Amino acid sequence: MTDTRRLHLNAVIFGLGSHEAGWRMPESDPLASTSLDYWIDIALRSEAAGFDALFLGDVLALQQGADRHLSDAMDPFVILSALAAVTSRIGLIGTASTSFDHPFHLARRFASLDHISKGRAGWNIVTSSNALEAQNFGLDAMPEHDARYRRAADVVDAAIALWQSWEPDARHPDKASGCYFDPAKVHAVNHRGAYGGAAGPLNVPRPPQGRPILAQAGASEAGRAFAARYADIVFTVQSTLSEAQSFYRDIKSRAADVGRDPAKVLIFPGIVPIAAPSQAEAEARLAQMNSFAVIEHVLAKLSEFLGANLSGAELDAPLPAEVGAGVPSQSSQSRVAVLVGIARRDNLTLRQLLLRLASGRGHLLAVGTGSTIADTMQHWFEHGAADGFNVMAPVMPADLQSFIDHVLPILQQRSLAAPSVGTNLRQRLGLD
Ligand SMILES: Cc1cc2nc3c(=O)[nH]c(=O)nc-3n(C[C@H](O)[C@H](O)[C@H](O)COP(=O)(O)O)c2cc1C
Repeated sequence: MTDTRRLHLNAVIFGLGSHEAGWRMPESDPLASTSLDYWIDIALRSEAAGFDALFLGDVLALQQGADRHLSDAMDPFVILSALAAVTSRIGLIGTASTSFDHPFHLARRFASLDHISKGRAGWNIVTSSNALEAQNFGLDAMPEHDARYRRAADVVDAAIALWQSWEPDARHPDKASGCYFDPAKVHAVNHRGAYGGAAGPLNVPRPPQGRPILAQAGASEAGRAFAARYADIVFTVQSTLSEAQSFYRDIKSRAADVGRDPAKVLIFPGIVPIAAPSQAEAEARLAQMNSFAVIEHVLAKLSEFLGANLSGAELDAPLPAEVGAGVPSQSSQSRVAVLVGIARRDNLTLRQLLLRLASGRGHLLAVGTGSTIADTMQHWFEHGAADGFNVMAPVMPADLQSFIDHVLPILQQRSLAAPSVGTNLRQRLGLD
């Protein structure tokens, strides 16, 4: 059977890129992330290249060791609203946490972004996992892992009800009679969930997409159940084909189990591309980035991720055997499994694992020429591991541009990445 699917691509942006030390590269402007020009430049490059969407991550705290690592982050809504004004086609997906915001605020902001962008908004739904975030909202620690997901379901149910509170044709302003909308087509919501309520209706008319695109990245049991129920696109950290295939199958079958069409739940593994005219040049670029990583800082981050104190561990020996045996239940369960899995599978020393974390946070690291990277993407796409990729350039904008120059033309030649069609993001992703 001919595969008529199109490989979808999002450009993911965390700060100046996904490499921990990217801000120290000779070409980087370490202060760029608070400059609107930086965001506009990336948005215009991505849109011109044909990416489906920009995806902005977000964490609601200055992270541990922030004096050694760029972790400041402006509000994605503000950035995406500004980008809506200078772009016309690319999707605008922003991260917002269900743990610290009211569903009315969330529904209203995403509906507003969807209107001003003419149907290009997406919400990366996160539950947050970092105690520093909890402390910024008056809590001592994050609520328990599965309770966060229960709250997320409640918040998203309320947001969906609020988006639907206006029927699509409710507004028929009649200047002659003075009737602005048909009151029979704007409804109360009366959402009364365990975690909060909203009477409704929303004070923003039905968003152009009906419902902004919902993205999600949890991979624990609770996270997968949530994704199967709500997500249009699922971001995932996968570093091997077989694990990616098993995740893909699992989410698609869970979607079918809850009565959804599995083809309408798109799976996007993250890929960290370092593309160059030759393999040697790509590897040299990775080595250069890694040479800027501050090992003690990355060690502290890994300890935090794994819930294990690694400060005294031997850097040039394998990861201590006991690490990862008992996955800390309150943190990002999937990330722990991925990182420990990479270390054990590739027989990495602790130092090598630290550099893997610094360079790609455990995502698929693709270092090579345009054709070798395109081969990997095509293989994953055609072998049940991916419907698209979250392209996480390690250093912005240089590695995004290298991906555009070296990898994209090959994907296009192979008819894998073609310009998307449709009037809004949902249609362009084939989800309508
Ligand atoms: C590609 C990707 C991007 C993510 N971006 C964010 C983010 O921007 N902010 C955030 O708080 N969490 C982010 N997460 C974390 C997830 O939202 C989720 O909390 C995490 O994967 C743990 O879920 P789990 O415990 O169900 O595995 C991201 C995860 C992945 C895989």
